[in-house]
Amino acid sequence: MSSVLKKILRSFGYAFNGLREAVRSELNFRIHLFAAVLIILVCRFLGVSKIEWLLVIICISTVMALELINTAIEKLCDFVSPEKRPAIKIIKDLSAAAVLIAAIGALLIGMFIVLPKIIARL
Ligand SMILES: Nc1ncnc2c1ncn2[C@@H]1O[C@H](COP(=O)(O)OP(=O)(O)OP(=O)(O)O)[C@@H](O)[C@H]1O
Repeated sequence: MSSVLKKILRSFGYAFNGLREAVRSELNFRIHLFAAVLIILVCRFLGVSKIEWLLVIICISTVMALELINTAIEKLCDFVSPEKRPAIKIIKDLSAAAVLIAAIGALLIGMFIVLPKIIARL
């Protein structure tokens, strides 16, 4: 196996290790994962269009990726400064706000896609 391929596989290994760690130790990430599975099942049931699937995939991957970055920032903050500090509070709050914005966007898009289909079935 070429060294480039080995390097790529090793990088994937590190990334999957991060994913495993998030699933194992982060409740918020598990909640996002559960919500993602739920929305995928609902979308399958309602029969969403191709473009709607693309929007759902973008929303889920954006929220999950930001949640992972937020977790990494929190862990870095705790490592650098275990004691309470105003600057750390702002960094953590900003990082959490990024996830919140993405989650609100995902919720709105989800409602735009799902609600009309549910109403049409009533
Ligand atoms: N070292 C700190 N200094 C100042 N404020 C902090 C610090 N750590 C956490 N906070 C505040 O608490 C909020 C929640 O932080 P964080 O998500 O790290 O949870 P936690 O308080 O460490 O508890 P847990 O790890 O159980 O989630 C942050 O957004 C921030 O406002």
